[in-house]
Amino acid sequence: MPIIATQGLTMRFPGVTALDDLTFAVEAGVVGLVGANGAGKSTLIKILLGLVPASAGQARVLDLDVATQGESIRERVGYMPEYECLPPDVSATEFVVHMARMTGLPPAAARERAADTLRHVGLYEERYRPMGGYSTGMRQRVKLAQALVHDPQLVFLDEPTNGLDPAGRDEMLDLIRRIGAEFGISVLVTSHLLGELERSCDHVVIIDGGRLLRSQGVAAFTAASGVLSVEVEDGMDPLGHRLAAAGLTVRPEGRLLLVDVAGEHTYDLIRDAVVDLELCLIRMEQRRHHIEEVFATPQAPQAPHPGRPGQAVVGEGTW
Ligand SMILES: Nc1ncnc2c1ncn2[C@@H]1O[C@H](COP(=O)(O)OP(=O)(O)OP(=O)(O)O)[C@@H](O)[C@H]1O
Repeated sequence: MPIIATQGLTMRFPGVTALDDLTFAVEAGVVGLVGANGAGKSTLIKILLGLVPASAGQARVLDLDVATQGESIRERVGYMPEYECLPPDVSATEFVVHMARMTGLPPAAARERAADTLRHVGLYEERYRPMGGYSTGMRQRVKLAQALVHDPQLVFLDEPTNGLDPAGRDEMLDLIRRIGAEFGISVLVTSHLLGELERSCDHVVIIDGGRLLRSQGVAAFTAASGVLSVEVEDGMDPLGHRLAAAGLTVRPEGRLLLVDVAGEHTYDLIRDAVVDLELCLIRMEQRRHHIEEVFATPQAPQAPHPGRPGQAVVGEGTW
């Protein structure tokens, strides 16, 4: 059963169509919803929570109808909003306990759940301090904790990495992965950065101007590219010449040699050349595509591409 399914979902505001005939279905797991600012992500989340009615079309969340069963959906789904909503003079514990009480938990259970959840998001030590003194990363974690405190089946996380520095982003993405893998809670996480969802999501839904661009498993985006990257300690040039002489297509990229895989024998040719030239092999690995390439090459996303978009392929020449 899909956790989320929409059919022809459309949302019109005066002068703007925020969602345009959107149809997709996703299974349980960690799902990324990606689109530029204004693509319609927050509008979709509000409709899926049953908070605002769509102009046309249908949607089901956990097999419940958003138009008529919004309350049941909100009992089972946690929501981390995009914008700051935390009272500065209240501690994380007080706030998360309060949110747990609002979901109907009795006081003792609410305190216990709040403590557990704050520990899971990494905020145990600081939980009694007023939130006004928290960093952006800590405030994002409190917002995440309040979304998880009633033990939902599914959480909607709206731009959880917004405002975080690179280390904070990495920590938040790891936490999102753990929510899915360790706690068994499905996740719909939005971002305007396609690349950052690659490592934390099982599936991504890409929207643009309220229309569906793609809905696909991440593994399909990041399929092997048919290119091997080879690194040796010294002797990149002789190895390149040797492999080219053996009929392989080889090009340099920084300290790496990129070799097109022409069949199983490609691996043998590289191994034998490394041994014959008495080189020290540091690594030899299959290159994978990155999901950003969907936007870099929208018409031909499957085409092999040796480098990441925006990352120059050094030395286009071959031997
Ligand atoms: N209540 C509203 N009234 C009028 N227009 C709205 C309303 N809510 C959203 N919009 C418009 O709908 C479009 C989609 O907005 P939405 O907030 O869903 O995008 P988003 O992908 O979440 O972007 P962001 O991350 O910047 O919030 C935008 O053009 C926005 O201006």
